Amino acid sequence: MFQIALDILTKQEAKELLTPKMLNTVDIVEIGTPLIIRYGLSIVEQIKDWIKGDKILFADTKIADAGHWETCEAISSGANMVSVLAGASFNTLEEVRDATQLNQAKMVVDIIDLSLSDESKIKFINTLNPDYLCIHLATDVVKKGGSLLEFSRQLSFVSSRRLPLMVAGGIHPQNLLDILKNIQPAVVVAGSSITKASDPELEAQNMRRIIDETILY
Ligand SMILES: O=C([C@H](O)CO)[C@H](O)[C@H](O)COP(=O)(O)O
Repeated sequence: MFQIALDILTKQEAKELLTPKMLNTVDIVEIGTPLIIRYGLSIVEQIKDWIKGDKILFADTKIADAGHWETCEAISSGANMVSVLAGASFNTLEEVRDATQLNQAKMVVDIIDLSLSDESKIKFINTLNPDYLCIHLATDVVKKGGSLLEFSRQLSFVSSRRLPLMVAGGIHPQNLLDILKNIQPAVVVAGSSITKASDPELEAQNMRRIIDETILY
């Protein structure tokens, strides 16, 4: 699947990006953490209202604590999918799992730059059986020239993975094929490569074509 991430934008810019063509090109609309920080969870409700379709809405909440409460808040704002940090406590991860299951929503565990060298943590995450494990290179690392592919090579669990993977962080048409071939993700996330492109619809369509032609998932 293909996901657009709406991050460091204004409400108006986010709205302008969500054209019918864009919505036909992507499977999931991510309301990024920066947008939630800027406008609160009410932005999820607004986007749900604008797009008026059955798109999956992913609130990138990056929950670190208060798992049940924060998950329920995001879901009641209209999100079908929420994220929790892999670095959160076992109890928090479990609360997010229970709250998403209870509400038929999806759970993403975001490892954001955590090596997960802690075997007991990765084993525990596997037992929770989240919908996706997100291999995520932080924006601040991407800015300094970091590579998602190199990062993923340091993660021993990628080859022995048991969970569907989501990939995020600096993905653009030029590195997409390598990422697809080497990681074989279930979900590809693209934020700034689309939102900052001179023609966002065309950029998204290019990436969609590469994904569809590769069909690894
Ligand atoms: O989740 C994200 C990041 O933590 C900022 O909130 C981004 O959506 C994700 O990293 C994708 O961003 P791009 O590198 O701009 O594609």
